[in-house]
Amino acid sequence: MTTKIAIFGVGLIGGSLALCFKGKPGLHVTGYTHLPELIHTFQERQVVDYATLSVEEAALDADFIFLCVPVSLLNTYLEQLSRLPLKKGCIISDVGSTKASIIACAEQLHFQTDVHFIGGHPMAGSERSGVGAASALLFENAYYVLTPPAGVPADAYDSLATLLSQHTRAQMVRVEPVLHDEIVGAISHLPHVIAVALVNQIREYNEHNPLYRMLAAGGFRDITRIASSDPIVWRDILLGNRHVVLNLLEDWNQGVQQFIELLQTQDARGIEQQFEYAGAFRDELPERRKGMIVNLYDLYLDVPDHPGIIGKITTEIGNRGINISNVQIIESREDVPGVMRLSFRNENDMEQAKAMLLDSEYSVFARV
Ligand SMILES: NC(=O)c1ccc[n+]([C@@H]2O[C@H](COP(=O)([O-])OP(=O)(O)OC[C@H]3O[C@@H](n4cnc5c(N)ncnc54)[C@H](O)[C@@H]3O)[C@@H](O)[C@H]2O)c1
Ligand SMILES: O=C(O)C(=O)C[C@]1(C(=O)O)C=C[C@@H](O)C=C1
Repeated sequence: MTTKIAIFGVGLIGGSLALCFKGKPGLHVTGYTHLPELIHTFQERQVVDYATLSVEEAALDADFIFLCVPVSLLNTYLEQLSRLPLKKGCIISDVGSTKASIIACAEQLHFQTDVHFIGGHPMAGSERSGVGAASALLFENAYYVLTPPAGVPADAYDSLATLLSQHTRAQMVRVEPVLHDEIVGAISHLPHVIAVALVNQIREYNEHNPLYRMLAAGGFRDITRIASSDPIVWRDILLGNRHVVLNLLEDWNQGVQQFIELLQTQDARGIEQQFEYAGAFRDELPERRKGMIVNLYDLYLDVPDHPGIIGKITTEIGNRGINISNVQIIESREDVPGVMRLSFRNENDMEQAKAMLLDSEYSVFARV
């Protein structure tokens, strides 16, 4: 029997979900888009099995429907779906970065008997957007929040959680919607506001002197990557969670004020302490690819800046039958050697790769 999955909004997150499901035995993925020009792109990228401009065609036959559109559109699509004669047992979910509003909406709606909505939010993403940025690996080892409204039966929750954990390889975690918005406001929405405000501050200085942009190095890049995120997606998230974000910005102002006072009073020990507290907390953060599910074993190596070097190293390791689970370049500056992180699923693979690389005179160190 085929499980039919419909994805509404095949962009970064919808496209990544589609790629997690597509091609798996017993699964069929339909993509809905409101833009005729995207049908061709989906086919070209082979991201879905079938693409349609019709809500009904995508939804009526689906066992699972994922709403992956900007958050201001979620309620409208959910209302539209609640009026359709969906298949018995159909589970609707979403991927929106805010949860309180969509859950409140779902609790007001009357779905057909045995059709359920369960909120969802994968805690993984990117500053890039659109189907071109989608990846089947995006959610691997990330947390995936599920927020079921009151009254959702356990078997509906379980079947969504099983489908998602099996195919995305993310770890499901159940969180109350209001608490979700408070926490995600702090660890995701506030940082996006700060990154954008910081970049805009420097952008204005740069208008008077282009040396600002020229000299901006690793520190500025590290803290501002997310300032390049999609304006429409983030407009919606911030407006949707504005009460939470406004409170957080007040706390942020207090933190800024504290630094102003430390500098005004030349409180050297106070400044040191701020870095000590922050460093201790940050160093305890779980590394994204070293989540709770599988332990990853990482090798770090300095890579010289010449074309094809990444392909050369990974091919050499692959030719020895050693599996690499992730590759990341930790960029420092554009014109100097970077650091390459190679992740392995077990110690044996890591040790074999390390021995091989040391033989090839690369500078390598390991972290487990
Ligand atoms: N970007 C992230 O890092 C991230 C992470 C987790 C969750 N999310 C959430 O995922 C959702 C999608 O974000 P994204 O980053 O994939 O954005 P995206 O811009 O890459 O994708 C959005 C998709 O929605 C479609 N869309 C826009 N208007 C539409 C309409 N009127 N009808 C139908 N489709 C429409 C677009 O064509 C696009 O395919 C948002 O709700 C966002 O809050 C984003
Ligand atoms: O890594 C990024 O670029 C992200 O912005 C991902 C991120 C986050 O802030 O952590 C962004 C929005 C989400 O809803 C979940 C994850």
